[in-house]
Amino acid sequence: MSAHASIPRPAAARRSGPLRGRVRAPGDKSMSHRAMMIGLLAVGETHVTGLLEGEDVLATAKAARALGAHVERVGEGEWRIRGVGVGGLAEPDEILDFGNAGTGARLMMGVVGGHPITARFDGDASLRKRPMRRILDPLIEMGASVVEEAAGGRCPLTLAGARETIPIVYETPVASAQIKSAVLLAGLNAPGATTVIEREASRDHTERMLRHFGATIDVEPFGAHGRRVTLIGHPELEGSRVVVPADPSSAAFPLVAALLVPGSDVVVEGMMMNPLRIGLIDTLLEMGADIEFLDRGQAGGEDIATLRVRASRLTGVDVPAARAPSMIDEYPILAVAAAFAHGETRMRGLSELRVKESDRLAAVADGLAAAGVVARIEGDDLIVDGRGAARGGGIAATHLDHRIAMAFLVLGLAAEAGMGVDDSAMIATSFPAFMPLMSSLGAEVG
Ligand SMILES: O=C(O)C1=C[C@@H](OP(=O)(O)O)[C@@H](O)[C@H](O)C1
Ligand SMILES: C=C(OP(=O)(O)O)C(=O)O
Repeated sequence: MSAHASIPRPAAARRSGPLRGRVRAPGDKSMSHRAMMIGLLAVGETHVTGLLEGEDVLATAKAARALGAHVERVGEGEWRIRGVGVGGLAEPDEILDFGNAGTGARLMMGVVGGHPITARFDGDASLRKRPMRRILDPLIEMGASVVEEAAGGRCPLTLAGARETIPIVYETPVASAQIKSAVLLAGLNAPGATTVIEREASRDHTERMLRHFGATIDVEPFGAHGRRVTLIGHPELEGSRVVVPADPSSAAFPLVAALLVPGSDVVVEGMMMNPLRIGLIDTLLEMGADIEFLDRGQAGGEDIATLRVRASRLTGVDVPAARAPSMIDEYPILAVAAAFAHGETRMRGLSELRVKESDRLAAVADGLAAAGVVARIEGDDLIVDGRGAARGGGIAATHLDHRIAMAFLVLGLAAEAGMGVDDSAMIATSFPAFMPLMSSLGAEVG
C-alpha cells in the first residue's frame, strides 16, 4: 500500500460571527505541478516562487528527483530545479508514489510515456480508484506500453515509455487538461508536431508554461468552445523563472465563506484570474454576490486580481454544462453556496465529478443531506433547493477528498448547528494552511 495511507482527522466548524480580514490563498496547484515537471524537462536552472507546498506537489517534486532532476527548496514557496532536458530522463529506481494527486500522476505518465524508460506509478486508496485508461490510451498510440496495471487500467501500474515517440493528432474524449497535458508532455520527445483537439477548452497552464520555457505551441479555436493545440517536438527547453499566483480553487473557500456568513467583509489577495479557471466567480456574480475587484495585475504570465467580498443575499441559478471545465473543482463549494441561496440551483453536466478524488456528485449530495439541505442528482445534474439557510449539525463523509472536507467546513460556518467532517487530513494535499487562514478571519474551525 502507498506510504500515503493517512490516519483520519475529524474536524468541525461552528456557526461563525462576521468574518473579517485579508488573506492570500496558496500557490496554484496546477501551475506548481507543471513548474516541477517542465523544470525537470528543461536544461539549466528553473527558479520557482509561490510554489504550493502541499502534499500533491511535494509528491511531484519527489518524482522529478527520481527522474534525474536536482530539486531544492531554498525558502518558503521558493524552489530551484536543475533539469535534465527533453530526452535526458533517468529511469527511476523507486516507485513514483503520487499519494492523492491525479494531476501529478497523470501528467508524469505523459512525461515518462514519451521517454524510453520504465516507471511504476502508485498512490493512495483514492488515486487507485481513478481511471488511467484515458491517459494510457493516447500514450500507447504514441509508442508507450503498459507492462502491468490494476483492474480497469488503474494504479498501481508500470508504464514503459516509447523507444521512439510517435507524434499524434488526438481528440480528447472528455474536456480534461490532464489528458491534454499528458499528450503534450509526451509529444515533447517526439519528432514533429503533436496535436491535441478539445471540444471544450480546458485550463491552459501547460501550453502557457511550455511556451514560457521556449517551446513552440500553436493554439487555434476549434468549433464553438474548443481548441486545437499543436506542439513542435524536441524543443530545447530553457530553465526559467516561474511566479505562481494564488490558486483560485483554494481562494474559493474563504471567498464563499465570506459571502455566506452574515456581516462578513474579506479581502482575497492576488488570485489568478485565468479565464479558464474562474467559472465560479462568474456564477457567484450571477447569483448576486458582492465581489469587488480592487487591483488587477499580472503575475507569472497570468492575470491576477485582489477581490473584496461581502456577505450577500444569493439567488439560485442554472449553471450551464459548458461552464464545467472552468470551475470543475469548485462544484462542492458552489453547492454549499447554493444551499444558502434563495431558490433552486441546477448545476448541469457534472459526469466528470464522479472520477475525482471521490465521487464528488454523491459526496456532495450525501453531505448536503447530512446538513439538512434538500438536494438531488438527476442524471449528471446536481440540483440544490436553496432556502436561504441550512440547519447543519451533521457529519459529512469526505472519502479522502480535500475539497469535500473544506466545502463542508465552510457550510458549518454559516449553518445554525455548525458542521463536522469525518476527516480533514487530506486538506494538506492542496491547502495546508486552510485552518489557520480561516481562523485568522475569525472562524472557529479545527
Ligand atoms: O490539469 C490540471 O491541473 C487539473 C485538471 C482538472 O482535471 P481533469 O483534467 O481531469 O478535468 C482538475 O480537476 C484538476 O484538479 C487539475
Ligand atoms: C481534482 C483535483 O485534483 P487531482 O485531479 O490533481 O487529484 C482537485 O484538486 O480538486
